[in-house]
Amino acid sequence: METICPIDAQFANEISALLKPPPPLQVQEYFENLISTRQCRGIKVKPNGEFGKGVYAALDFKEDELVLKDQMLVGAQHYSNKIDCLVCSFCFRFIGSIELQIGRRLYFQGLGTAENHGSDMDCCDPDSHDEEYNSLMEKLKNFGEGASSSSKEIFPFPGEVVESLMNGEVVLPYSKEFSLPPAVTCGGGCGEAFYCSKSCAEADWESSHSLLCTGERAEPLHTEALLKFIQHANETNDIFLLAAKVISSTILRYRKFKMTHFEEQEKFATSNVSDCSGISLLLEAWKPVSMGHKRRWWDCIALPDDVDASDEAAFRKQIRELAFMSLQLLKAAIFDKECEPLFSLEIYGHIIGMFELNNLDLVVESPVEDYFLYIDDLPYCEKQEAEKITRPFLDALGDDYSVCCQGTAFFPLQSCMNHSCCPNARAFKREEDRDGQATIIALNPISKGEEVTISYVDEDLPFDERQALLADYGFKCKCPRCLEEEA
Ligand SMILES: C[S@@+](CC[C@H](N)C(=O)[O-])C[C@H]1O[C@@H](n2cnc3c(N)ncnc32)[C@H](O)[C@@H]1O
Repeated sequence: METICPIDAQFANEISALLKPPPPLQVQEYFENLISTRQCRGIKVKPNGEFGKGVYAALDFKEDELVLKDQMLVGAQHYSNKIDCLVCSFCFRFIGSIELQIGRRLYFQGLGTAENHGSDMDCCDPDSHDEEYNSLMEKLKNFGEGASSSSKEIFPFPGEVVESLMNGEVVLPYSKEFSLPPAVTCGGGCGEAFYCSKSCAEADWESSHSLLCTGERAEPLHTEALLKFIQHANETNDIFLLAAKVISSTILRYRKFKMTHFEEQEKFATSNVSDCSGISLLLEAWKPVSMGHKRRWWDCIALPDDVDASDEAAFRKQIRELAFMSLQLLKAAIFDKECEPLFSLEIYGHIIGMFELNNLDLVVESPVEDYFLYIDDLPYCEKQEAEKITRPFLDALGDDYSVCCQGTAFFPLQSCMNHSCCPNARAFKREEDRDGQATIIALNPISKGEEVTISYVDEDLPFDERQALLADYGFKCKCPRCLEEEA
């Protein structure tokens, strides 16, 4: 028997109002406003004529020219990637220092646990600090000299070396060339979220983290429930964490609108300011999410290869049950009576489906990779000297030295771009794009009025393979190349 979500039935009208596609004029106005706040004056969002809306060039673009830099609505680093990279939880810039990034990585690799003398150090005594520092550097050099340059062996570093990297006592050669913003901890005290600045910490707190923080500023009951929700998401699908961010940010926007509304009412001593019913405020708060293309998760998710077609119904039911389980855990943690429709399975399923259909990767290149490439490019003598220190770290990191920040995000403008197997633009991070914003570059000249398209998959693949991959996005491609190849 199928699980029934009571909120679905109780708030059927409100839910259908939230899921109704917004009228074209509202869509146009919303995106015009958004474009005016972005580095992308040369584009327009308008109906594509065939499949919903699309992005169009409002002026000519040259090859390689920047078409769009898009700020995410919500995003999250993959759980498994958190041990690889320490990034700002709001803008996804790398933070701390090169030493901290390397030290953390080695620590998590378990190399730092073999021998932990860190507590023996007297960090307050400058002389003892100098001595410790010199002896650490000596040890590092010995490591370096002991290792053949072709060796890919993983070195078990003493805990003190890893700890000294993380606490800033060891400074690696030339790392100053790659300085990173110091890590700012979350004011809520969760120890989970870190930021590149106070302003990012505040923006995240205001946008969703104040409801999702597990620190001491959260209520004990709420913290326990939240930890259960997070654990379930980490064990099953971290897309649930993004859905939680969407719901939290909608609730917080709703509360803000309500406050502003009451302030206006008081100021003008009238009740005739604007429509203030709960649903109209909720619709306003939901507006950024209402613009995203979405379907129910369990309806649009592609059938995995290892599931037989005869088991499709059971598979989709299982996915629905999983979402329901996650929703109950989230509800126990952050429920808000005034925003109850947001806790319906119908809305939860559509939010997750929005990520599934728009599946936008969040990627930020690693400065650690740049750092080792820089060392490798040094003139011979400087390189030899630097590598005495850096080589053991590089060998210990192995191929992981270049792991970038990876996650999923929803970019409101990029997600309006339709797919083409012969695209005229592509997502491409330039040297200066070192945060979580999406960057779209023209692949070839794009004329004013032309639709800007990107490829969601590797367009060099043969027709059948492209279609199979695009099935994950829930559609059959109707781009000119596919129509021609299919004929
Ligand atoms: C990321 S959205 C793109 C924006 C979308 N058209 C809208 O109205 O918001 C992806 C969806 O657009 C449609 N779409 C995009 N490119 C397409 C293509 N080449 N052929 C058919 N449908 C496409 C599909 O419905 C797909 O699930």
